Amino acid sequence: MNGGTTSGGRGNAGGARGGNGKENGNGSRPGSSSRAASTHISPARLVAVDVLEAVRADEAYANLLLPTRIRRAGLSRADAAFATELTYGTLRMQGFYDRVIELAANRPAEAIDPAVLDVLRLGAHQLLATRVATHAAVNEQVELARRVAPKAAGFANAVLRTISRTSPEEWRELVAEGTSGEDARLAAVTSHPEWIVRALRTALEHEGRGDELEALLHADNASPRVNLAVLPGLGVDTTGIDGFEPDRFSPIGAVAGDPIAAAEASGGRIRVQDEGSQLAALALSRAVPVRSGERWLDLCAGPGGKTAVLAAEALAGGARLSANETVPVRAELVRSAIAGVPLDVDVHVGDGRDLDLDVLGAPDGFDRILLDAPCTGLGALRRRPEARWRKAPADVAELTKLQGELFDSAFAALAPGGILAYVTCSPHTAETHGVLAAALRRAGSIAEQLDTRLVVEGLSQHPLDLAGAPETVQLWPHRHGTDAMFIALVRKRQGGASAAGAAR
Ligand SMILES: C[S@@+](CC[C@H](N)C(=O)[O-])C[C@H]1O[C@@H](n2cnc3c(N)ncnc32)[C@H](O)[C@@H]1O
Repeated sequence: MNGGTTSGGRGNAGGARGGNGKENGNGSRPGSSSRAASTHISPARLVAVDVLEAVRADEAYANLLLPTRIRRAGLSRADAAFATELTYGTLRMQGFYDRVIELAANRPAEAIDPAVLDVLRLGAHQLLATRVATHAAVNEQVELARRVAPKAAGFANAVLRTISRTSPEEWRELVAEGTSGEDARLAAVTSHPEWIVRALRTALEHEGRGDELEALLHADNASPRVNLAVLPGLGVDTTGIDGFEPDRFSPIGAVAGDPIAAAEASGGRIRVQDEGSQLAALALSRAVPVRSGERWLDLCAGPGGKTAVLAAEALAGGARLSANETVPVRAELVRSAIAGVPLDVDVHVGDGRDLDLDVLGAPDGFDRILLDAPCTGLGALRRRPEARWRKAPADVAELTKLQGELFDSAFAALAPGGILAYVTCSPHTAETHGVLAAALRRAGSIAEQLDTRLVVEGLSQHPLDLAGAPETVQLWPHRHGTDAMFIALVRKRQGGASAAGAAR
């Protein structure tokens, strides 16, 4: 302990509370005009607390709302980066910060006014995970607290000063002391719900890598780099792009000094896309050589990142591509995503469980189908900072049912010899191996698993450290720097006859 505090007597701020047990605030809320007139609070903090409130109160998505709020506030590039760090960091670490705040305030987080709690979380993040000077973090957050709940300023000041007197390492120890069991400890100190820790442990143990759990949980709390896909076969000239470097694994992936500018200047031929997503799309398009005239379908296409890769690949190989998406606005996003590829792609709006092959223009079935299934997204927690707090175990049951139905529909829509790529951005074993095993049982001997590992390793520029059985590939943030994509290639046998694995 530093600052003269001890675990038994940290000098918590509980005494600073008002008498009713809740810091209720009647003052102006973040986003109100009085706040906008402030000269005492940095614009990045104002944007961050505004987004935190919208995420909490309106179920907003930080990754969608933040860019709008940054633009509206006219933030400089540096302030935009600071606002992003504050917002994402606070949301990811919210579970840990709440435990710290509870210890510092000596009361449960639920007993603190939610708007004040947002301010305290933002302050805890600055004090425990950034280089922001303590006085700046405390003073500006106290000013913010005063605005959301004037009577809470003293309380906020006391809590934040208490937090600042103890180092992050010591707070981790204190938070861990209040837990029982290893998963609960990891959940608390790495800021994950415990059921997600258990699910990730199970997924890693499934491939004999349970000892990587802590590394994975920490990787979930780091910002992913902005990665690019250079759509293949379109003659994109990357020589003038500042800081352009090919990715380690994906043959079409790259990073750049200013990736957003590089994508915006490319006419849709360079796109922001995780390396794992690229490998998933290419695993299907490059599993076996493309025959001219093949029919391809992207069954759950929105917002179209993988459709764009498939479109470029289809163009190069002489294949025809259709896309399907159930949500109309997301189907529109698919149309925008493929605008840079000069290929005529039919984008249908419909339920992937109810396909009409005649309407889709493929009465004899498709030669390749990508089923990038709706999932819990537990493999992309880095990217969607609030997602871990919104998901629940019940979502898994609902999604696995849908995934199984989509799998059956996709498999039925394959032409004999056709290949299905079943992909999720979740490593939850119920959504990956569970759905796959049940679907293979239903399909019977007509379904044949391909050596997906061989295909993905064949695509990669450098050796991939893949574990588990070769029929499936699981990528990981901590091991590969990608989202935790799961990929399984399954072929429909020709007339039920046995065929050697295409990828072998
Ligand atoms: C994981 S996302 C696909 C991401 C996309 N492949 C990409 O790379 O941009 C799953 C998509 O499936 C869509 N979806 C959900 N249920 C569906 C259904 N029954 N039929 C078709 N699409 C569905 C969702 O709206 C969502 O856009």
